Amino acid sequence: MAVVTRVVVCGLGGTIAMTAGPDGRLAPALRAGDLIAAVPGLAALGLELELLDVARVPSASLRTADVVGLARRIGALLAAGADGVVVTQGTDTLEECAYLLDLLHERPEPVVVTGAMRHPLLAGADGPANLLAALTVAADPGARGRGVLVAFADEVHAAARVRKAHSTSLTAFVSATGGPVGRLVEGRVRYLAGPAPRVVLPRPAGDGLPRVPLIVAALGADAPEPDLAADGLVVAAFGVGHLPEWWAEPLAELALRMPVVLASRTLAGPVLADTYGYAGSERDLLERGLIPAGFLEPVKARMLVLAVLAAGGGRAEVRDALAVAGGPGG
Ligand SMILES: NC(=O)C[C@H](N)C(=O)O
Repeated sequence: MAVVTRVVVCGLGGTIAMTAGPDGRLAPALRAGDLIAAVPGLAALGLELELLDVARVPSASLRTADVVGLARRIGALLAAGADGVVVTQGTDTLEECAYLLDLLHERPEPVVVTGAMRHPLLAGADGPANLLAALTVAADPGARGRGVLVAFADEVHAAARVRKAHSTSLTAFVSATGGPVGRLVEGRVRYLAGPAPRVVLPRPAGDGLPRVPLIVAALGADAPEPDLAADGLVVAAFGVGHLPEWWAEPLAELALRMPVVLASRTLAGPVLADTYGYAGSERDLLERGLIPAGFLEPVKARMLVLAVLAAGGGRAEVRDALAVAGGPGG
């Protein structure tokens, strides 16, 4: 008897789901069923599909609580027997959503996130091809145990590394560290790298999530005001982890109260610990208690801090998690 692969498609909205309303304005109103109906060649995959309309919003308006809620639903769907899940969403915050889902995904079944750069009314809309690619990956036994993946423009990326690197290109998604982990070639998935070490955390039970602001260093900028209501902080610093010298003391004071993570605003390469010693250098900041993000990009470090704190962890657990997630292969 042929084995049927059951894949659930969860629609969140985004450009892939855009359609024109009565006033002619585009809004992400298409349902998961509409997206599936637009995919040529789907029948050849022989999948049993379940369709879930989770939200129909631009991804800029998704909240972390929405993503945590989706992670809970995905856990339940997989526990109930689904073989894989595809999430369709807007691309603007796709890298953060995919990584938060990855941090909260403890099972081996594939979860694959995709979207589109050209909406369905344009010539050469990429949504159907991206969705077909995502379904192909979700049904592929080789995708098991790799955590959450992103399928886009016939490339497969690890959620921990992928980033939207262009505002309009069809190939907007890149993995600066390590490159894509796979490619779709003539409808099959070819993997270029094995599964990397991942951090997996318990799914938060309630809706009240920790507050973790992200601040980006800029030439001559004032030191950040201490935000006493925050639970943690991520700083996107210059280069390998440098900040204006007048930021060092205020951040050191904050680091006594909450995890303060030092990431790089270059979005590629690591935060290093050992080069220079001047006030505001990475070495100085780490000696003052900031925690290095390694290769993990600022927006993803923020998701990690949020998930660690939501799981009841503190500075030590953030440090331990970043030692794994911030590694070159992590
Ligand atoms: N390409 C996109 O999906 C952008 C879109 N506006 C979003 O929801 O993120």
